Amino acid sequence: MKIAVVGTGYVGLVTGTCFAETGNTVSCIDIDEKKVDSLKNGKITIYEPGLEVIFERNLSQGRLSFTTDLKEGIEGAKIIFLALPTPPGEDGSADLQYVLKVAEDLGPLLNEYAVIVDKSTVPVGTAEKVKAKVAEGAKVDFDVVSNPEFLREGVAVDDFMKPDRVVIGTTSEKAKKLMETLYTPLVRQGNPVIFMDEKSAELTKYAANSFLATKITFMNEIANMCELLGADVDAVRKGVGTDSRIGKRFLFAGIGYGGSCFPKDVQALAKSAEQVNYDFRILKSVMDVNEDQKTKLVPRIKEYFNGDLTGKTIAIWGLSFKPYTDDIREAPALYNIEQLLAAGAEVKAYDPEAMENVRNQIGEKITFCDDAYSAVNNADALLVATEWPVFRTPDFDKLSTLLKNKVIFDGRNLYTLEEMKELGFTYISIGRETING
Ligand SMILES: NC(=O)C1=CN([C@@H]2O[C@H](COP(=O)(O)OP(=O)(O)OC[C@H]3O[C@@H](n4cnc5c(N)ncnc54)[C@H](O)[C@@H]3O)[C@@H](O)[C@H]2O)C=CC1
Ligand SMILES: O=C(O)[C@H]1O[C@H](OP(=O)(O)OP(=O)(O)OC[C@H]2O[C@@H](n3ccc(=O)[nH]c3=O)[C@H](O)[C@@H]2O)[C@H](O)[C@@H](O)[C@@H]1O
Repeated sequence: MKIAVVGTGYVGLVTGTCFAETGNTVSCIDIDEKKVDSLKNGKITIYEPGLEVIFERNLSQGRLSFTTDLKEGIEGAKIIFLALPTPPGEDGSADLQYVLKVAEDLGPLLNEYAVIVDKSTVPVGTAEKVKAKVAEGAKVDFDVVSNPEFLREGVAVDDFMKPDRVVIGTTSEKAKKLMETLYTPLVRQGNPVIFMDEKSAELTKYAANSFLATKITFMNEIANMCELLGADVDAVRKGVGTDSRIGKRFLFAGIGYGGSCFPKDVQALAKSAEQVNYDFRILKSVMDVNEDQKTKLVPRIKEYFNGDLTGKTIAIWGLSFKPYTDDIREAPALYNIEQLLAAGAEVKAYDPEAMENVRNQIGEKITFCDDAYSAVNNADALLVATEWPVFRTPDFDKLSTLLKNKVIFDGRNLYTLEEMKELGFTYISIGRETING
């Protein structure tokens, strides 16, 4: 089947590439000429494990193409995905300008029936708005479907190709059939395609992200209690996570959730609630707690240095909001950097993939190092902000020699308390006993 994907950012590129991999002819459209040029020339624009190989295969075999021309891109497409940004507007609600602009442009360009799919995360009622916009210029029949995306960065290909479920919001039988055909190769494992109405599908996406953010935040609060009560959050996590009603995943305490989605989606759902005069109290607490959690180690660092960080050098391991991505949107590391610099410290950082993005955002305010050990060389302390595998089993002898003080502030609980005690480090982590080396 011929499909089109409008917006070739993270979700658009994964969607287009994966649907090409399942035998469809996919045309991806983006207004960013530089991006389109790069993709046309076989140069992938995001770091996502496993994506490059299928991107190259489908590009070279002619199933995947890129253009800046919407008319050319949607020509003959039975399904048109909108994978456009929905960033927070000034008041925190999702900004629909990109989605509605493309909807408006699409109307007059349709010359046969097509299904237009909201793949972006959009508030309840957006399918209706998109339908109205397309209808302004359309001369042919069309349907608008909500099909939210649940992929995680870093494991996006697997999440897309073997989804736990596919949610499709539509009341049109014709659209349902086409969507079912498209997704059949991806749900062979018996995972369900769940059909529902458009509004419920739209809300499902916000409910899923907000629930996961709440789950993490709940554990972060338990971690804070553990510190006050002398309990160990890792033990508590195992204890509660083995209850199948709770589940083991997304229970890891740390320095808060970040990324391009949880922060913005929790905020957007809270805003949607406000708009219908509903006081969604849990979400307000989740946002509040996460705000504090992101930088909760900075006061501990200050305390260690008797309240004065002037002239101290802090090494940071990990800049991306989580491992296996170069995405730094709302990354806790950046908030820590900001506070450390404000307190007069210098920062030396290393990240396997995200340094270029950080450099583009904050310039040379910090020192970027070639590897993990150069970052700690002559630093006064180490702060671990992202759990990249390369940080999991460092050479602790080397660390002891390179660091001026044997002290680690660990925002991701990478090391065991036993090894830290044995090695004589001062070790401050999340929701666990402080080890005084
Ligand atoms: N990044 C992620 O992991 C996930 C994101 N989502 C949702 O998917 C949507 C897209 O997110 P990302 O892919 O991360 O965004 P992104 O910002 O990486 O990509 C959006 C792309 O749309 C393009 N664009 C903007 N206006 C356009 C227009 N008029 N015509 C054609 N292209 C245009 C931009 O140039 C950009 O390449 C958002 O609603 C997001 O919440 C959902 C699940 C996962
Ligand atoms: O809508 C989206 O964009 C996506 O948002 C998240 O995916 P993603 O942002 O890629 O990353 P996650 O793996 O969910 O991690 C988000 C944040 O939570 C943190 N986290 C995650 C899990 C955990 O146990 N503890 C924890 O602090 C991570 O470090 C990270 O900062 C969701 O998991 C996806 O299902 C969804 O499609």
